[in-house]
Amino acid sequence: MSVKIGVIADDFTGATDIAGFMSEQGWRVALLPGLPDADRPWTDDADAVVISLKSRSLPAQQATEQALACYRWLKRQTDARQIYVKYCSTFDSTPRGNIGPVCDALMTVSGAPFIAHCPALPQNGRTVVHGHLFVNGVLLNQSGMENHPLNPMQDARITALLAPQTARRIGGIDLATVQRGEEAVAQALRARGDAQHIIMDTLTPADLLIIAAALRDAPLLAGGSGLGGALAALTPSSCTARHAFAFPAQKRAVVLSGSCSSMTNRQVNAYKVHAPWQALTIARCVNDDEDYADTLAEWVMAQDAAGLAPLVYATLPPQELARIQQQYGEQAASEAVERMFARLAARLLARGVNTFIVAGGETSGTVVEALRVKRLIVGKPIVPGVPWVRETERDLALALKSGNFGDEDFFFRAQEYPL
Ligand SMILES: Nc1ncnc2c1ncn2[C@@H]1O[C@H](COP(=O)(O)OP(=O)(O)OP(=O)(O)O)[C@@H](O)[C@H]1O
Ligand SMILES: O=C(O)[C@@H](O)C(=O)CO
Repeated sequence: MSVKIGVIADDFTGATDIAGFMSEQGWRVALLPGLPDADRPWTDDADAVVISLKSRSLPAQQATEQALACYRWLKRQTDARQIYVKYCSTFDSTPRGNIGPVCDALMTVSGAPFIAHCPALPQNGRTVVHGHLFVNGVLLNQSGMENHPLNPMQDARITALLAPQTARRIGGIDLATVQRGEEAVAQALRARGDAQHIIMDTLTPADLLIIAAALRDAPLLAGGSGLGGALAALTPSSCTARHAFAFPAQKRAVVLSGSCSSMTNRQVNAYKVHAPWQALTIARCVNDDEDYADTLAEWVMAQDAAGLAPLVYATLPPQELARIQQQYGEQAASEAVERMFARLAARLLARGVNTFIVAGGETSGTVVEALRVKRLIVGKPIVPGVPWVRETERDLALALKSGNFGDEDFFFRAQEYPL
């Protein structure tokens, strides 16, 4: 049975995000952290296979090589009908960006005549109108994303963000056309001329369903998780078995927050009022202090296992983050923080922590790699775009939260453990 969609996600929270939306539509989704071995055979039944990379901030050539390797694996091992490039609903990419090069390379290898881009996720306030990306009604570059530690977003026009990343022509389908329905979108796609990157305006979940219907046979797609969920809503699952999701019987949980988004700052502040917490000392991270991870792990394990999970965070508001970045350099600081989270996660796993609630895509990637997570299955969502996931081989549950997802009470909500 061939897989309907093979997803190549540029970060781990993005992967669980799209897997969650598809799974909510009844699809059986397999989530693979990292590029599978070239000859690893695919023997399972799934409607979608989602591969999570950690490629969002990589130079274009490296990101493209990884995406092509995923493409080849997906085509060879799963015969996926459609390939979906999952990037962020806020179109996060570095100034030299890799979204354009990745999509161009996949168009070349697949022979797809165009790639439709649908970053919108109206369920989480991300919409696209006249090619401008909004977050909760505010232009992207005024939404707080202009302060992102790795990829500050200085423009809200998707064409302007994509143009420096591709030599191919960029076109768009406006909202009025989308809202006229599937046939109008299909007609606009046929009339696209020589444009090969097509930006889809999208305001509501109903628009996503129209776009999905018009693109149901497109071999190559790109965007956020919204379109993935809409594609799943159009076609019932063809898998007979369901994944059985369960939490560890004896939960030992920790919250690790490495996102500096405005929402994560609010979530950390709200959680600190009631839960035990430790803020990372960045100097100790930058100095690569080996003992520090042990100290932090001991502190986590000393907290009451029956209470709210202890929080370790690097999350900072924009001005403080800017000061740290000036002091140590952007890349050095973020690498040092990620390295510390990786060490801490590995030590906590060794000491019996089995439930990890993590904020931030890069941070989640680091943690998942450090835990050497193999294959994941998808459970219920905590909030839209953040499902629980479980490693099939070990008693390990993970909630990987995208920077700006969830409300202020997210870390509390996560610990209600929906069944
Ligand atoms: N105090 C800090 N000083 C310097 N860098 C930091 C600090 N705190 C976090 N970082 C770095 O900022 C980056 C945050 O990226 P991450 O992807 O984890 O969060 P995010 O971008 O908000 O989430 P998402 O990608 O899911 O939207 C990480 O590389 C992290 O290590
Ligand atoms: O699309 C989103 O907003 C998220 O899945 C994400 O990619 C955050 O890193």
